[in-house]
Amino acid sequence: MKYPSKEMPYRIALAGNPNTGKSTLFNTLTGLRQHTGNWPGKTVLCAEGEYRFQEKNYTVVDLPGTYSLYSNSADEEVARDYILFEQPDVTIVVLDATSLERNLNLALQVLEMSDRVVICLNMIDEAIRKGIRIHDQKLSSKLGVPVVKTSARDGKGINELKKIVTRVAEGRIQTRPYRIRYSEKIEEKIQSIQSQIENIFGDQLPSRWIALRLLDGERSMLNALKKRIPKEGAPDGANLKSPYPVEA
Ligand SMILES: Nc1nc2c(ncn2[C@@H]2O[C@H](COP(=O)(O)OP(=O)(O)OP(=O)(O)O)[C@@H](O)[C@H]2O)c(=O)[nH]1
Ligand SMILES: [Mg+2]
Repeated sequence: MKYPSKEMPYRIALAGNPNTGKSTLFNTLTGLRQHTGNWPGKTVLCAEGEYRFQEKNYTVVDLPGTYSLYSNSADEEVARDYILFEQPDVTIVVLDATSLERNLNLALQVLEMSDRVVICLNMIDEAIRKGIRIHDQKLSSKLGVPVVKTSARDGKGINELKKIVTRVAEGRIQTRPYRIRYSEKIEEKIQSIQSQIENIFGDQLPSRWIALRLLDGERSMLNALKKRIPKEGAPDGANLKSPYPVEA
């Protein structure tokens, strides 16, 4: 698609558990034909497409479906690295409205990683059919980000989703993402690692999320960071260490 104006498009990422309708939503938004089907793990690479809405351009990235962003697999690392290092203007977390409890786990992780998040309660048609009622406003105020109900397969709620995404991208909706608070002892550790990360990377990266991953001994997180240490102004960079020994 050629952009009629010279302005940069907003970058939107679609994250979520496998089989929640991310690629269906991607196709609905962009008019492309990403592979969809009723089994998990179809999307393995990030597909990219575009749409235009209210005079603005958007690039959409369809991330692989994952249950977490803890880099247990290549898929999780792809999704994690995109949200963490590419820093999309908005991350849409696509949830299966019929299995919220399981799906919210990933949503909480994305909320730790970014301020600009929109929750998309997809498959709302299925939820209604099963008699599941979701108080979207209550969920929104608990999570601190907008919640939109959609049925991507038949295009319901898509316009509303686009409107909300626009407002978050433009900073017209101020979010207050829910962040889990840990015990005093752990919070102190988080603080101390956070300040080391900020010394090296400034405010470029979500230091709290990274501190939590390092506290968990996540070697892949450490390696991903080491690769991105800025050459100048980071004398301590090479000494970036996990606070605990990590298994090889
Ligand atoms: N009932 C209903 N089915 C949907 C909806 N959105 C998607 N689906 C169906 O759900 C199945 C999974 O959709 P996909 O778009 O492939 O899901 P995905 O999240 O991209 O899956 P992975 O790439 O494997 O992570 C397909 O059979 C879709 O037709 C919806 O809103 N309602
Ligand atoms: Mg997919």
